[in-house]
Amino acid sequence: MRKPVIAGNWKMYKTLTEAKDFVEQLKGKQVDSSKVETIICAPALFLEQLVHAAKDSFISIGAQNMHEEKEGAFTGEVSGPQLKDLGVSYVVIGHSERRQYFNETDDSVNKKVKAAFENNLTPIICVGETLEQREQNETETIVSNQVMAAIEGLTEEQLIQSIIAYEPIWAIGTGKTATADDANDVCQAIRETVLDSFGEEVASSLRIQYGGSVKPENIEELLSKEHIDGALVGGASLQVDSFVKLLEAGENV
Ligand SMILES: O=C(CO)COP(=O)(O)O
Repeated sequence: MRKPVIAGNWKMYKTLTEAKDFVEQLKGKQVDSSKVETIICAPALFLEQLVHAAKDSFISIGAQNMHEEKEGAFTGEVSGPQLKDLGVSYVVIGHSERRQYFNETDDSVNKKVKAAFENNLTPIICVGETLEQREQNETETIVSNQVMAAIEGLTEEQLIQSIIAYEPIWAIGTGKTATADDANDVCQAIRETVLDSFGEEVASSLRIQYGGSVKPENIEELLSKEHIDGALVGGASLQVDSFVKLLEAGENV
């Protein structure tokens, strides 16, 4: 069975003081890491201190982006070796906000995914369609193409380790969630895409999260679906109480 993975994506929220306080409070909660994997993807500024705060706990720390080059004259960017050196374990790659506001493309996403593996970072690879694409019934084609582009050139072992997050853009931060059945259908299409190219073992091991207005009220139904193995959560990951409820739902799958 695939272990559920619940990841908070804090985006550009929280100060360092608030972030450390959150991790200290969360550490005090009883969460069974054999049943659910817990990740917090925080602003790059806080990663070092959060890795330290989360040491020897059930919490893993992730970044929200990285540059594909290992070093160079890229003002304001953060590299894989820099993240790895801080003790970061995960990195979100290709979030729709980065595709939309920072010109990330399928090609740059693929380069970043490969750079993540070169630095022993596990990528959380984000894909998802716009409302217009959904209304034109293009969702599965768009999402499958994004997945194929992102994972091009990966080994089977790398893909098994990867996490894919299906986040319909129209559901992010809007309060609109895809129905659990719709989300499951797209996650199934992603798994079938992987099956066609990489075979049964990889496809059945790959963990696929849903993201987009996930909250304590809807997570149980989402996680009850066959192809949804966790959630990538924005708003509801910012408060300890609601995040813990999401983790509890993960433990109880
Ligand atoms: O973008 C998201 C997580 O990466 C989803 O954000 P919300 O949970 O706030 O809709």
